[in-house]
Amino acid sequence: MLLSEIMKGLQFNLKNGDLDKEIKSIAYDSREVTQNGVFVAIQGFTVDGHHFIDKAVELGASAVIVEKDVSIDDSVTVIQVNDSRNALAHISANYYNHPTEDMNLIGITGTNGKTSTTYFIKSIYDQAQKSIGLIGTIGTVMNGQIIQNKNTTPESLNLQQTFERMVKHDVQNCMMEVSSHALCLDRVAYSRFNTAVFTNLTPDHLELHNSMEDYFNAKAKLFEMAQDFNIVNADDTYGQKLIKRVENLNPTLITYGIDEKADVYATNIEYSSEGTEYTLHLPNGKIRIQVNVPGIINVYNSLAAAACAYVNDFSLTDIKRGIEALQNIKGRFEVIYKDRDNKVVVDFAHTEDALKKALTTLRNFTKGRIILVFGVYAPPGDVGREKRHAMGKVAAQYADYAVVTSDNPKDQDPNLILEEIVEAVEEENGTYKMVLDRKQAIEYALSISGKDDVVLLAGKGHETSQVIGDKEIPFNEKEIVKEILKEKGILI
Ligand SMILES: CC(=O)N[C@H]1[C@@H](OP(=O)(O)OP(=O)(O)OC[C@H]2O[C@@H](n3ccc(=O)[nH]c3=O)[C@H](O)[C@@H]2O)O[C@H](CO)[C@@H](O)[C@@H]1O[C@H](C)C(=O)N[C@@H](C)C(=O)N[C@H](CCC(=O)O)C(=O)O
Repeated sequence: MLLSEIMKGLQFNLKNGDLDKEIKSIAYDSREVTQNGVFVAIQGFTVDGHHFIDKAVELGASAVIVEKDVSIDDSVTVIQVNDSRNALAHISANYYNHPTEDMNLIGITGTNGKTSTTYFIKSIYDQAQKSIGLIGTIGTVMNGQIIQNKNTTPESLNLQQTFERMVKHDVQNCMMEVSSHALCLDRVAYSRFNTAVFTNLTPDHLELHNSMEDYFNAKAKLFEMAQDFNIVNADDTYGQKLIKRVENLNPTLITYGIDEKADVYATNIEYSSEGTEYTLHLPNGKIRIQVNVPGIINVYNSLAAAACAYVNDFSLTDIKRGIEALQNIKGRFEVIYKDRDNKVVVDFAHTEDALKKALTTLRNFTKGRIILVFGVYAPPGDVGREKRHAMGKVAAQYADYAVVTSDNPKDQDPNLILEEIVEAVEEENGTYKMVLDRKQAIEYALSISGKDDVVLLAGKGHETSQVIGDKEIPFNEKEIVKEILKEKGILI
């Protein structure tokens, strides 16, 4: 494609060279530049992409997009823009021919429930034998294959490339998780969303967003981008705020919640340890359904999915069939081992709110003790103390025993993280043990677990590695539990 076509519609300043050259690829990482490619230099959180321009030119970049003044070889076209990340999204959409215009794109945002909701929606499409692609925390799922992504919402270049592949393979529908990082960093800019879904908002990622207000504003952007429908949880405080903000926009607003005040709602809810039964009300009728993943959070997630399916013309019976077909979601309240005496549950809960919800759900169905194994991951920058305290308090208040351990300490001092969590556990008179090594922590929890007790491994969910210092080590909780139970002779 000609550079001039790639740049179409973008405001820029041509500092050197011309646009009349054939471009073979785009890269925002110098290490991925190929001959006759464009390199987009991004000022990142850790390094400045402008420092890698010489490397990119060495590898064959014939054009660079920059924010700053640079001096390089005259043969290279230099294009200056105000915002490189936005420019990357713009040229990626041009390069891949605006694939989202040829598909039905559903974006889902919120602090908790994004992944589970996408899986409920996928199950409704699958059961009705309609093709759907999925992009999210667990990876990109298309035609039965899973490809892992570095981020929940990939960078714009990777995203547009994925959309293009979906269109080429006749996947007409795509459901994706949209993180607040993605909205702030323009990863989804120039993508055309048909439907936007909001689950809930509780404190998280405050290292990037300075306040809850900032965090909310980032999420709200998605609802200004959607073309057809905005679907919002009316029972959430920030959902109510969002409803006020979007009710007069063009897309049709559909609300969901428990009891009659929303457009899509649940009544006569019956909870059990295996799941939940409720009557689903849609604007065109009602039906009794069984949700096979337990907890009130999954009543909300399935309601969001039902609302989404309703606006996409699925019948009540299709929706029921799809929701009921979903038996478990990887790393989301997943019972990874169960016998008469032992039960081990893995949940991705890594925020105060999600941990509280996981523990209260378990409490309703646990005769014995809840033994919680958890840590707190290190966000970029040293701003995790508040979160460590909040999570420590929840552990002390809602679990019977806490094994405080490492999550992803990254470059922070793992001992300090544990000490700060424990301060809060002690303030609430919780009983606990500190075990720095996560595998040993799981071993310990299993060793003290008795009849009717449940061990909850919180925080890592579907993840298969742990980041300690600058090393990413394999860490699959399902496999680790199996290994320990085998050593104890419980499993063969
Ligand atoms: C904090 C954050 O969001 N960081 C994202 C950001 O990285 P960055 O700005 O720090 O990049 P950097 O390392 O400073 O590098 C700057 C630029 O130099 C380039 N570079 C770097 C080295 C080199 O040799 N050559 C080179 O060209 C890099 O490719 C980059 O373009 O831009 C990168 C490219 O898009 C992202 O992969 C990266 O996500 C990191 C991995 C991350 O952990 N992000 C998390 C916080 C995140 O985004 N999470 C949300 C999910 C949250 C949730 O749902 O709970 C997500 O959507 O995943």
